[in-house]
Amino acid sequence: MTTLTIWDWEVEKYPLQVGVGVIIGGWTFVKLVNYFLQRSKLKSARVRKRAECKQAKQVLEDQIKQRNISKEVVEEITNLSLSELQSKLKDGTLDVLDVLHAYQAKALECDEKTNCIIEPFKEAEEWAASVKENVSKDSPLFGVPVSLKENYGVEGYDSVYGMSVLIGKPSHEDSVIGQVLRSQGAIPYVRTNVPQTMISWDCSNPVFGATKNPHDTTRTPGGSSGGECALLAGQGSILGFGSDIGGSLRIPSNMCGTYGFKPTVGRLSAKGTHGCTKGQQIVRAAYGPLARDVDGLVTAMKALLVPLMFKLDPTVNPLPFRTEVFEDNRKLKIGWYDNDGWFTPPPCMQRGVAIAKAKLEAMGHTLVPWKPPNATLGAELYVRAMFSDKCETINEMLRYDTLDVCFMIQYTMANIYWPLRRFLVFILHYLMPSLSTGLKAIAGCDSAYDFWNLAVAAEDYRKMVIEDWQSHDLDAVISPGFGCPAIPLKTPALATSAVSYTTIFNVLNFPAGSLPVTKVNAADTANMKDYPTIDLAHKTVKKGMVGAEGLPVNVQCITLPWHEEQCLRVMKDLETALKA
Ligand SMILES: CCCCCC/C=C\CCCCCCCC(=O)NCCO
Repeated sequence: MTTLTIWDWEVEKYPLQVGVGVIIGGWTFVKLVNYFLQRSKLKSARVRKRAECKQAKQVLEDQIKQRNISKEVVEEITNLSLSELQSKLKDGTLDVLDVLHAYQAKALECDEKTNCIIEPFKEAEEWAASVKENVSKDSPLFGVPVSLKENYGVEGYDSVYGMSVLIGKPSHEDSVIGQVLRSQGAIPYVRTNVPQTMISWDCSNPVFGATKNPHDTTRTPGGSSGGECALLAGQGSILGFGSDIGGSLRIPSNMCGTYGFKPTVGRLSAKGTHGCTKGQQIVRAAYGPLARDVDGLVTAMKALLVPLMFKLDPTVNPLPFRTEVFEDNRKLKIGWYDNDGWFTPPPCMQRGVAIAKAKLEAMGHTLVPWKPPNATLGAELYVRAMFSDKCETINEMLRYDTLDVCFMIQYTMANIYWPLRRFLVFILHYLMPSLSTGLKAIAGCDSAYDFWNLAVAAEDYRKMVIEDWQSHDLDAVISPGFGCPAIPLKTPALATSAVSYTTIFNVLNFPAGSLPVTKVNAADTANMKDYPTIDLAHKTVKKGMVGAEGLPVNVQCITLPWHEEQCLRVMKDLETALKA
């Protein structure tokens, strides 16, 4: 009888070791094969999806060529403001189909420059014809083309948000916002790009690539509604819709110089939208409009706050748009701050607030210094809530996927092995305190008990800030639009702490809007020499400010929950004063 040997082992002598070895080896082999098979399946899905979307754009491009619509007409139509467009559609000076065709052409032109569109809606022509036939010309959005962020469910279309595992899983119904928009005469015509997971303020993913800023294509358009804002800034959309759980309506508005509005959660419906944090109920996503002026935001809010939305989604607050509050001209007491004490914004952002303050004062409002107390706690609560599941939901979805650079830092920080995390938290506490706080918070919750305590802490924080706000008798607050203007592509993940300017109003669930007030100038960049470089985020912003002249700078206007109309009124006052 021959002896079976593995290397120089006689197998019969060590049956247990060999058995265990075979099992472990076999299991590892099966796991490895499965891993590579799954990865290659996802890679093929990405290639297929990209090709499908490219093909859909090509089909539209060919149709546009056949239509022979002149460049001048496209420019003439897409340069109209929303109110001008509405009146020309209403009085019949412009035809619904011509407007749609002009926006389709302009959108493809923007896409060429910034990669902001995922795909056009093939049904847009059909929807336009149905609007002409069935919707009254008096409807607020009669014939207005609208763009939708990719996470708005549309029957028959996938919402992928950069996660390959979601390819080929189309929505079975339209989002409620989409349904109400169409009932009001709007025509969805394109869907726009987002960052992988949408928990990032950059805008790239392994499925559709990176969207670029139209003001400087080497820079980020912001995220996560980055595709929307790049399209709006390039005049390829007149009205868009996005979502915001940490600033995604306001951050890209700040980077692209557009207008965004985040209502209180529950003022507009979330039904039929998608995202990977749906199970996390401490900080919830708000859905809202993006536009090229304040009137655009107001028109959208008015068009959506109607009985049909309250019927399709009875979970929203059935509060129609209060025009009397928006049009009220009582002088207001407005708080202002230009540094939240957690992240120092560069001088251009502080100058933006100073301009807004001076303009509002000149209109007769009273401006007083005020900032949300304990912004560090606000930032900590935000990160803990967002990663309270220890990143498991996202880990599961990304298991076999390619990780995009925009989410790499968050992913790595969330998945650090706990002894190393404890060690780093301890060391960084003395070297880079904000990074230490972030690293501790991103570990999430250890138990349901821990999660309940987090919910209580968030509630207490809201109570404390509201009491402080009320003790100052404030009607509204203005702040920097974000922690910095647009910085180079792929660098936002290194400067995540800059999100404290927007995330705090998600933790607080206050309505907040963003509007452009100025542009970075040479003095702003020269003043960067004294900018602190205390940690990676500040260093990244300092480096990113080189060559930033000409980029948009926004401010935020904020009010207490359910005071959307008052927030929009302050935005409108500021816009009027800036344009005067
Ligand atoms: C030192 C600080 C560590 C921070 C760790 C990073 C944690 C979170 C980054 C969040 C970025 C949020 C961007 C906006 C997300 C958003 O609003 N998405 C919309 C989804 O519908």
